[in-house]
Amino acid sequence: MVAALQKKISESATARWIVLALVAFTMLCGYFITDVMAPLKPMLEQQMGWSSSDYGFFTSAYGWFNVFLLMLIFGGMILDKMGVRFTGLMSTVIMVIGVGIKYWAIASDFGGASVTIFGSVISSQVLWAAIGYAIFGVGIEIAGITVSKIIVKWFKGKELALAMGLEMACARIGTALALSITPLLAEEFGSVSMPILLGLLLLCIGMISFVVFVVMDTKRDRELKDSAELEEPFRFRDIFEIVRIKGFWYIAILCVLFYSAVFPFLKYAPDLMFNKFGISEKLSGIIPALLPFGTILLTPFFGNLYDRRGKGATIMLVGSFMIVAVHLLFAVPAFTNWLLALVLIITLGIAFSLVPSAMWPSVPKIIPENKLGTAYALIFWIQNWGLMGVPYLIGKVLDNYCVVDNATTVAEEITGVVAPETVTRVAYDYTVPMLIFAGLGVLSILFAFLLLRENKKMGYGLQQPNIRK
Ligand SMILES: NCCCC[C@H](NC(=O)[C@@H](N)CCCCN)C(=O)O
Repeated sequence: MVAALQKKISESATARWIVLALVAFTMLCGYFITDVMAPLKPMLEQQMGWSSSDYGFFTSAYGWFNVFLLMLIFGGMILDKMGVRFTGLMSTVIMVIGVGIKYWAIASDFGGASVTIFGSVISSQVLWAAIGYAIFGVGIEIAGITVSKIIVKWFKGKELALAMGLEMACARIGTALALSITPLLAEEFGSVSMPILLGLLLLCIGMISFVVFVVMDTKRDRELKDSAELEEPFRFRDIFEIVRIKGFWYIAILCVLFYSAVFPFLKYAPDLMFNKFGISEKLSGIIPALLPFGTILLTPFFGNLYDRRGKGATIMLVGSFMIVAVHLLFAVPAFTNWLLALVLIITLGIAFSLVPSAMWPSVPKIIPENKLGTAYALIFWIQNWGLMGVPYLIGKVLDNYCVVDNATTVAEEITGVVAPETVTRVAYDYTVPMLIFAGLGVLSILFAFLLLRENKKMGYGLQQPNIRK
């Protein structure tokens, strides 16, 4: 291994897989923090006096600065101007600062202090935790586009989709770990803030991992100094050139539609399991949690398939069809067997491996490399609107159109047994929300078709393998 590294880092396969491991580990740490609070909702309510609205306010903070302050767009421009090393280090520092503020807010006693924002009273603790999370959101999203560009830089013409699939698989391990071990840690240490501190430590290790990458990447660039492989510098007018490309819009819109039918769905999936399939509240997260676990193996698998066989646009189309079928079956009121829910979540996991494994490695086939950072940033920015807006819309629809008169009625109808918690909470009919998710899927099919057609017209090579022989 050392001999391979000493030879020529730009030509060494070992070196590029080490680079992938280093940056994928940084992303694993970031995704762990992203989801670390999700399983702590009941503890935040019981121990810190948070309400569901407080939790919703905090969760939505992830996208605030990215969407409204255009931080993602600026991040993309910085990435193309300053390069992957500077931007990656900057984004990890931003993440550490954000998590530090969040940890401080959760671990501190604010003595019940509150502030009034736009007429709503918000506890100071919730506000500071949300500000920390919003700063972290800027860091992790900019890190996401940076890592995508790093993978393109090191793997172009080689195992690009497999590398991206493996990176996403590592990120999903972070999500899966957060969902599974966080409640255990919090209970073991008797503290809600403890898992966040662990995440902060993990992130510091992730930062060191990125520093090692910086050393390797500097060496590679020195080797390629006089070669044509070095990137052209970014110019501001590149942004206008990107938004003039039809293929860019098709893939960006497909991205926001498809991801809005998955991530926001997952936020409501445990509640769906409870209300429609009669699974108790305590166990309602188990079936949805299978989704990130499933994608850990399948995303690199489909990535590898795309690298060797091509058919990227077809893969995205198939994934979009599958998501429509899953959401439509979830919407049928008569289908209430938990085994069907299990099969549908597994199918959704396959769809959620298919589309990302082909989507992200397809972007460099449409956009030139020196504009990639900005292009990924624009796609993430458009996607963040959906990730913020769709959960809000579904919440409103549930409250206004889907409340079932009596909580016990639904549970009794489905299971014949009334679980103790059904008596104390509102029950929902999920038919309309599931039709909304299916509608997003139908629009995804449309844009996947448009992308396929545009690919034929423009010859992007989305149906060609990524590995050049
Ligand atoms: N190299 C691929 C990068 C994209 C991975 C993609 N991430 C996103 O789309 C993020 N903007 C949002 C992540 C939200 C996490 N809860 C992914 O599939 O994770």
